[in-house]
Amino acid sequence: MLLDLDMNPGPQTLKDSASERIRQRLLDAGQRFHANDNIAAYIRHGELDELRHEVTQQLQGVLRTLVIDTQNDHNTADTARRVAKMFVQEVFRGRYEAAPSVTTFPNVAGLNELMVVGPLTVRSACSHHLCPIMGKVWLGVLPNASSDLIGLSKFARLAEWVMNRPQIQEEAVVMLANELEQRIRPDGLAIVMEAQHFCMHWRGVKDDGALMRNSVMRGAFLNNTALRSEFLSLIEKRN
Ligand SMILES: Nc1nc2c(ncn2[C@@H]2O[C@H](COP(=O)(O)OP(=O)(O)OP(=O)(O)O)[C@@H](O)[C@H]2O)c(=O)[nH]1
Repeated sequence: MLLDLDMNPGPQTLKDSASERIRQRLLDAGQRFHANDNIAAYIRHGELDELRHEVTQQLQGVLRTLVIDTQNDHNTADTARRVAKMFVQEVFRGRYEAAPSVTTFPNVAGLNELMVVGPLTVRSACSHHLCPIMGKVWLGVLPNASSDLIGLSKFARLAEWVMNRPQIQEEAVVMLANELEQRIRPDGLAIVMEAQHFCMHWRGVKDDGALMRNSVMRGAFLNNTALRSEFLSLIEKRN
Protein backbone atom coordinates (compact mmCIF):
# COMPACT_ATOMS: atom_id res chain seq x y z
CA MET A 1 0.00 0.00 0.00
CA LEU A 2 1.53 3.34 -1.02
CA LEU A 3 0.58 6.36 1.04
CA ASP A 4 0.45 9.94 -0.13
CA LEU A 5 2.89 11.83 2.10
CA ASP A 6 1.02 15.12 1.79
CA MET A 7 -2.31 13.73 2.92
CA ASN A 8 -3.44 13.00 6.44
CA PRO A 9 -4.85 9.47 6.59
CA GLY A 10 -8.64 9.36 6.62
CA PRO A 11 -10.40 6.92 8.92
CA GLN A 12 -10.75 4.40 6.08
CA THR A 13 -7.01 4.45 5.36
CA LEU A 14 -6.16 4.01 9.05
CA LYS A 15 -8.59 1.14 9.48
CA ASP A 16 -6.98 -0.75 6.60
CA SER A 17 -3.44 0.13 7.63
CA ALA A 18 -0.75 -2.36 8.58
CA SER A 19 -0.53 -0.84 12.07
CA GLU A 20 -4.23 -1.50 12.65
CA ARG A 21 -4.03 -5.06 11.33
CA ILE A 22 -1.07 -5.80 13.58
CA ARG A 23 -2.73 -4.10 16.57
CA GLN A 24 -5.90 -6.17 16.01
CA ARG A 25 -3.91 -9.42 15.93
CA LEU A 26 -2.23 -8.47 19.21
CA LEU A 27 -5.58 -7.61 20.80
CA ASP A 28 -7.16 -10.85 19.54
CA ALA A 29 -4.28 -12.82 21.06
CA GLY A 30 -4.49 -10.88 24.33
CA GLN A 31 -0.84 -9.98 23.84
CA ARG A 32 0.74 -6.95 25.52
CA PHE A 33 2.35 -4.44 23.14
CA HIS A 34 4.10 -1.92 25.31
CA ALA A 35 6.97 0.09 23.85
CA ASN A 36 9.53 -2.47 25.02
CA ASP A 37 7.65 -5.57 23.85
CA ASN A 38 8.70 -7.53 20.81
CA ILE A 39 5.77 -7.96 18.40
CA ALA A 40 7.55 -9.70 15.51
CA ALA A 41 5.31 -12.79 15.71
CA TYR A 42 2.29 -10.63 14.80
CA ILE A 43 3.81 -8.98 11.72
CA ARG A 44 3.34 -10.65 8.34
CA HIS A 45 5.63 -10.57 5.34
CA GLY A 46 5.73 -7.12 3.74
CA GLU A 47 3.92 -5.36 6.59
CA LEU A 48 7.06 -3.79 8.01
CA ASP A 49 7.51 -1.82 4.77
CA GLU A 50 3.88 -0.71 4.99
CA LEU A 51 4.43 0.30 8.59
CA ARG A 52 7.46 2.38 7.61
CA HIS A 53 5.37 4.19 4.97
CA GLU A 54 2.65 4.84 7.51
CA VAL A 55 5.10 6.22 10.07
CA THR A 56 6.57 8.45 7.34
CA GLN A 57 3.14 9.83 6.60
CA GLN A 58 2.38 10.52 10.24
CA LEU A 59 5.77 12.17 10.80
CA GLN A 60 5.14 14.33 7.77
CA GLY A 61 1.99 15.48 9.58
CA VAL A 62 4.02 16.25 12.72
CA LEU A 63 6.48 18.37 10.72
CA ARG A 64 3.58 20.20 9.08
CA THR A 65 2.06 20.83 12.52
CA LEU A 66 5.41 22.15 13.74
CA VAL A 67 5.04 24.69 10.88
CA ILE A 68 8.15 23.53 9.04
CA ASP A 69 8.02 24.19 5.29
CA THR A 70 9.18 20.76 4.15
CA GLN A 71 8.25 21.57 0.55
CA ASN A 72 10.80 24.38 0.29
CA ASP A 73 13.28 23.53 3.04
CA HIS A 74 15.79 21.22 1.34
CA ASN A 75 17.03 20.01 4.76
CA THR A 76 13.69 18.67 5.97
CA ALA A 77 12.21 17.57 2.63
CA ASP A 78 13.07 13.93 3.33
CA THR A 79 13.15 14.01 7.14
CA ALA A 80 9.88 12.14 7.72
CA ARG A 81 11.11 9.22 5.61
CA ARG A 82 14.52 9.20 7.33
CA VAL A 83 13.07 9.29 10.85
CA ALA A 84 10.53 6.56 10.01
CA LYS A 85 13.37 4.37 8.72
CA MET A 86 15.42 5.15 11.83
CA PHE A 87 12.55 4.15 14.14
CA VAL A 88 11.36 1.00 12.35
CA GLN A 89 14.61 -0.38 10.94
CA GLU A 90 17.22 0.94 13.32
CA VAL A 91 16.68 2.26 16.84
CA PHE A 92 13.40 0.41 17.60
CA ARG A 93 14.03 -2.67 15.46
CA GLY A 94 14.13 -4.82 18.59
CA ARG A 95 10.31 -4.47 18.69
CA TYR A 96 9.75 -5.61 15.12
CA GLU A 97 12.39 -8.26 14.42
CA ALA A 98 12.50 -11.80 15.74
CA ALA A 99 15.20 -12.63 18.28
CA PRO A 100 18.67 -13.29 16.87
CA SER A 101 19.34 -16.98 16.54
CA VAL A 102 21.55 -18.14 19.38
CA THR A 103 23.30 -21.46 19.02
CA THR A 104 23.73 -23.21 22.33
CA PHE A 105 26.48 -25.68 23.18
CA PRO A 106 26.40 -28.35 25.88
CA ASN A 107 28.62 -27.65 28.86
CA VAL A 108 30.65 -30.84 28.28
CA ALA A 109 33.49 -29.71 30.57
CA GLY A 110 30.99 -29.09 33.37
CA LEU A 111 32.19 -25.49 33.80
CA ASN A 112 30.95 -24.01 37.06
CA GLU A 113 33.13 -20.95 37.55
CA LEU A 114 32.14 -17.30 37.23
CA MET A 115 32.29 -15.93 33.69
CA VAL A 116 32.20 -12.15 33.18
CA VAL A 117 31.37 -10.49 29.84
CA GLY A 118 31.60 -6.77 29.20
CA PRO A 119 31.50 -3.94 28.94
CA LEU A 120 29.06 -4.29 26.05
CA THR A 121 28.15 -0.94 24.53
CA VAL A 122 24.38 -0.57 24.43
CA ARG A 123 22.07 2.02 22.90
CA SER A 124 18.44 2.45 23.71
CA ALA A 125 15.81 5.19 24.06
CA CYS A 126 13.67 6.24 26.98
CA SER A 127 9.99 5.56 26.49
CA HIS A 128 9.02 8.96 27.99
CA HIS A 129 10.73 11.34 25.55
CA LEU A 130 12.23 8.91 23.02
CA CYS A 131 15.64 10.41 23.81
CA PRO A 132 18.75 8.23 23.48
CA ILE A 133 20.13 6.14 26.32
CA MET A 134 23.80 5.28 25.79
CA GLY A 135 25.50 2.89 28.12
CA LYS A 136 27.47 -0.17 29.05
CA VAL A 137 26.43 -3.56 30.31
CA TRP A 138 28.41 -6.16 32.26
CA LEU A 139 27.20 -9.73 32.60
CA GLY A 140 28.13 -12.39 35.10
CA VAL A 141 27.17 -16.01 34.49
CA LEU A 142 27.63 -18.94 36.83
CA PRO A 143 26.94 -22.07 34.76
CA ASN A 144 26.33 -25.56 36.07
CA ALA A 145 26.95 -28.91 34.38
CA SER A 146 23.51 -28.94 32.74
CA SER A 147 23.62 -25.30 31.60
CA ASP A 148 23.93 -24.48 27.94
CA LEU A 149 26.79 -22.26 26.78
CA ILE A 150 26.31 -19.59 24.14
CA GLY A 151 28.86 -17.90 21.87
CA LEU A 152 30.38 -14.70 23.22
CA SER A 153 29.02 -12.55 20.40
CA LYS A 154 25.48 -13.73 21.21
CA PHE A 155 25.54 -11.83 24.50
CA ALA A 156 26.05 -8.65 22.47
CA ARG A 157 23.43 -9.64 19.86
CA LEU A 158 20.79 -10.38 22.49
CA ALA A 159 21.61 -7.17 24.37
CA GLU A 160 21.26 -5.16 21.15
CA TRP A 161 17.91 -6.80 20.36
CA VAL A 162 16.53 -6.00 23.82
CA MET A 163 17.98 -2.47 23.96
CA ASN A 164 16.70 -1.39 20.54
CA ARG A 165 13.30 -0.52 22.00
CA PRO A 166 11.91 2.49 23.88
CA GLN A 167 12.01 1.62 27.59
CA ILE A 168 13.26 2.44 31.04
CA GLN A 169 16.61 1.15 32.20
CA GLU A 170 15.12 -0.81 35.11
CA GLU A 171 12.98 -2.91 32.76
CA ALA A 172 15.71 -3.26 30.11
CA VAL A 173 18.05 -5.18 32.44
CA VAL A 174 15.22 -7.45 33.61
CA MET A 175 14.27 -8.29 30.02
CA LEU A 176 17.87 -9.04 29.12
CA ALA A 177 18.22 -11.23 32.21
CA ASN A 178 15.08 -13.20 31.21
CA GLU A 179 16.40 -13.80 27.69
CA LEU A 180 19.78 -14.99 28.94
CA GLU A 181 18.38 -17.13 31.74
CA GLN A 182 16.01 -18.88 29.32
CA ARG A 183 18.84 -19.85 26.98
CA ILE A 184 21.67 -20.64 29.41
CA ARG A 185 19.79 -21.91 32.50
CA PRO A 186 22.72 -20.98 34.78
CA ASP A 187 22.95 -21.30 38.57
CA GLY A 188 23.36 -17.54 38.75
CA LEU A 189 23.10 -14.51 36.50
CA ALA A 190 24.13 -10.92 37.20
CA ILE A 191 23.73 -7.82 35.07
CA VAL A 192 24.98 -4.31 35.74
CA MET A 193 24.07 -1.46 33.42
CA GLU A 194 25.43 2.06 33.50
CA ALA A 195 23.96 4.61 31.11
CA GLN A 196 23.60 8.23 30.21
CA HIS A 197 20.06 9.42 29.60
CA PHE A 198 19.84 12.19 27.04
CA CYS A 199 16.42 13.22 28.34
CA MET A 200 18.44 14.53 31.32
CA HIS A 201 21.33 15.97 29.26
CA TRP A 202 19.75 17.54 26.19
CA ARG A 203 16.56 18.82 27.80
CA GLY A 204 14.78 18.90 31.18
CA VAL A 205 17.23 19.32 34.07
CA LYS A 206 20.19 19.42 31.62
CA ASP A 207 22.46 17.58 34.04
CA ASP A 208 25.28 16.43 31.77
CA GLY A 209 27.15 14.42 34.39
CA ALA A 210 24.39 12.18 35.74
CA LEU A 211 24.53 8.45 35.09
CA MET A 212 22.18 5.69 36.09
CA ARG A 213 23.64 2.42 37.33
CA ASN A 214 21.38 -0.52 38.14
CA SER A 215 21.61 -4.26 38.38
CA VAL A 216 19.79 -7.57 38.36
CA MET A 217 21.04 -10.46 40.48
CA ARG A 218 19.53 -13.91 40.07
CA GLY A 219 20.11 -17.31 41.67
CA ALA A 220 23.53 -17.74 43.24
CA PHE A 221 24.31 -14.02 42.93
CA LEU A 222 21.43 -13.30 45.31
CA ASN A 223 22.40 -15.63 48.13
CA ASN A 224 26.18 -15.96 47.69
CA THR A 225 27.72 -12.65 48.79
CA ALA A 226 31.27 -13.80 47.94
CA LEU A 227 30.22 -14.52 44.35
CA ARG A 228 28.45 -11.19 44.05
CA SER A 229 31.49 -9.35 45.46
CA GLU A 230 33.81 -11.20 43.09
CA PHE A 231 31.68 -10.16 40.11
CA LEU A 232 31.38 -6.55 41.24
CA SER A 233 35.10 -6.23 41.98
CA LEU A 234 36.02 -7.73 38.59
CA ILE A 235 33.89 -5.20 36.71
CA GLU A 236 35.00 -2.34 38.98
CA LYS A 237 38.64 -2.98 38.02
CA ARG A 238 37.72 -2.58 34.34
CA ASN A 239 36.04 0.82 34.85
N1 LIG B 1 13.32 5.51 36.36
C1 LIG B 1 13.67 5.91 35.16
N2 LIG B 1 13.36 7.14 34.77
C2 LIG B 1 13.73 7.53 33.53
C3 LIG B 1 14.43 6.71 32.65
N3 LIG B 1 14.67 7.41 31.50
C4 LIG B 1 14.10 8.61 31.69
N4 LIG B 1 13.55 8.72 32.91
C5 LIG B 1 12.83 9.82 33.60
O1 LIG B 1 11.47 9.76 33.32
C6 LIG B 1 10.88 10.92 33.83
C7 LIG B 1 9.65 11.33 33.03
O2 LIG B 1 8.98 12.13 33.92
P1 LIG B 1 7.88 13.26 33.67
O3 LIG B 1 7.85 14.08 34.89
O4 LIG B 1 6.61 12.64 33.25
O5 LIG B 1 8.44 14.06 32.41
P2 LIG B 1 8.99 15.55 32.34
O6 LIG B 1 8.05 16.48 32.99
O7 LIG B 1 9.34 15.80 30.92
O8 LIG B 1 10.28 15.40 33.25
P3 LIG B 1 11.64 16.26 33.27
O9 LIG B 1 12.64 15.40 32.59
O10 LIG B 1 11.94 16.41 34.73
O11 LIG B 1 11.42 17.55 32.56
C8 LIG B 1 11.98 11.96 33.87
O12 LIG B 1 12.26 12.21 35.22
C9 LIG B 1 13.17 11.22 33.21
O13 LIG B 1 14.42 11.65 33.72
C10 LIG B 1 14.75 5.40 33.10
O14 LIG B 1 15.35 4.57 32.39
N5 LIG B 1 14.35 5.05 34.34
